[in-house]
Amino acid sequence: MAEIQEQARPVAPPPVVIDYTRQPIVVVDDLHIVYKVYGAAREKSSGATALARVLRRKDRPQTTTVHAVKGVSFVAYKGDAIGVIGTNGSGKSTLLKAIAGLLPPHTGGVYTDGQPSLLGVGAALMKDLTGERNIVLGCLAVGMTPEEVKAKYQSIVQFAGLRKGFIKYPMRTYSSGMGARLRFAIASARTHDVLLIDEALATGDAKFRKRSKAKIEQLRKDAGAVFLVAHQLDVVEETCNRVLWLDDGRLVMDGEPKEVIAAYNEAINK
Ligand SMILES: Nc1ncnc2c1ncn2[C@@H]1O[C@H](COP(=O)(O)OP(=O)(O)OP(=O)(O)O)[C@@H](O)[C@H]1O
Repeated sequence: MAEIQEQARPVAPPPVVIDYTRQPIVVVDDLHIVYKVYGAAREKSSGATALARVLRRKDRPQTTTVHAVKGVSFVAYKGDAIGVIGTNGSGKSTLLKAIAGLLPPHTGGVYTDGQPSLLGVGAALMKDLTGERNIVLGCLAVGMTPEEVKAKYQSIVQFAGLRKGFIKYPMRTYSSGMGARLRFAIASARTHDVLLIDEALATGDAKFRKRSKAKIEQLRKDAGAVFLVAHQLDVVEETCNRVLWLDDGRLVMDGEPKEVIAAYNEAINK
């Protein structure tokens, strides 16, 4: 296991407290995520050092570690829509990937009641296939049956609201906003136990954001919990009932959107 470079962990974090009057859906307990980066930290190159590096690498490739999430703990309950905010590199996407089960904890744990689904900016739709084909494949990929796909197809097309005719064009001809709309329309066509949305709404226009907000509200009611990573704080404030603020991998604040966003704005404008 990679060694955590971060030394300073002076006090043990408080244990997560679960409110059993509500239904916990995600429990994140003192989570640490460490990336191992191979081939980093090279010395300056000359012929001799390059040869030495090649020889040395044969049995000991140079690695370094990035401690991206540092002791984060919280509980998400059924019906929560949680915004995750923070500056670039603060660990938001890493946290979402860990909740989705795509990154193993270095230490600590993530427990989810049900299946998490991560909808990222790069969610796997096929650029050379038409919107139509991508809807079918995307729906099957998020676990819908062919019958469900048939039944939901029209509403997905309608929700995505692409310009006329575009649904029959290959996705490589779509703008990034159009692609994001289609991804969100597909992912939100079924209910999810835990839906993780990473910047997917960022490129949508105001009208689409309004529709997305209504959709997320519906998903919150039908499903478990929704997590939303976004740099647009107004989107987070409009859409979420709770906000987590991460800074340098640590959870700085967890609370009411207005309160957390105000504190975050104050910190970044200092
Ligand atoms: N695959 C990776 N390998 C190594 N380090 C990574 C990897 N992905 C992210 N990191 C590092 O982990 C830290 C947190 O990155 P992360 O992408 O989670 O931040 P973020 O808050 O989502 O950033 P942004 O707002 O820019 O999307 C950063 O220091 C980043 O460089």
